Amino acid sequence: MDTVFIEGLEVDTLIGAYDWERGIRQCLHLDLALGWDIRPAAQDDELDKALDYARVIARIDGFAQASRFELVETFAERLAACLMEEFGIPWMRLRVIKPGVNPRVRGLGVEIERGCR
Ligand SMILES: Nc1nc2c(c(=O)[nH]1)N=C([C@H](O)[C@@H](O)CO)CN2
Repeated sequence: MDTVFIEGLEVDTLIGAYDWERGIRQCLHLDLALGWDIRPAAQDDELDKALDYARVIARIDGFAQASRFELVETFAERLAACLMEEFGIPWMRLRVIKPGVNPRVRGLGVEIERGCR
């Protein structure tokens, strides 16, 4: 299966399990690999047949704007379900990184893989 990928996307959202996090917005970094057969789009050189990464990013921004989860796990799970359903993506891998949480690490987070390749 081919993939369309988006690396290092920064999104702004309300996320966190602690009281002090419920009143601020924080940045998450996302890496996505989205399963897609790119051959029809490549054959006809036609955006309508491609998984349009600009539309995917716009949807992710809308999702992050509206979400208020405590855990990065929940953010990852719900975002993956949303993208797979709305864009007809059969398989995807999503890494959600919360930077700056601990000065001794660059980032913490989760990586999930959903669907069938
Ligand atoms: N597995 C997780 N552990 C923790 C999370 C999380 O989302 N998943 N979140 C926190 C806090 O919100 C922390 O990031 C605040 O700095 C702690 N552990």
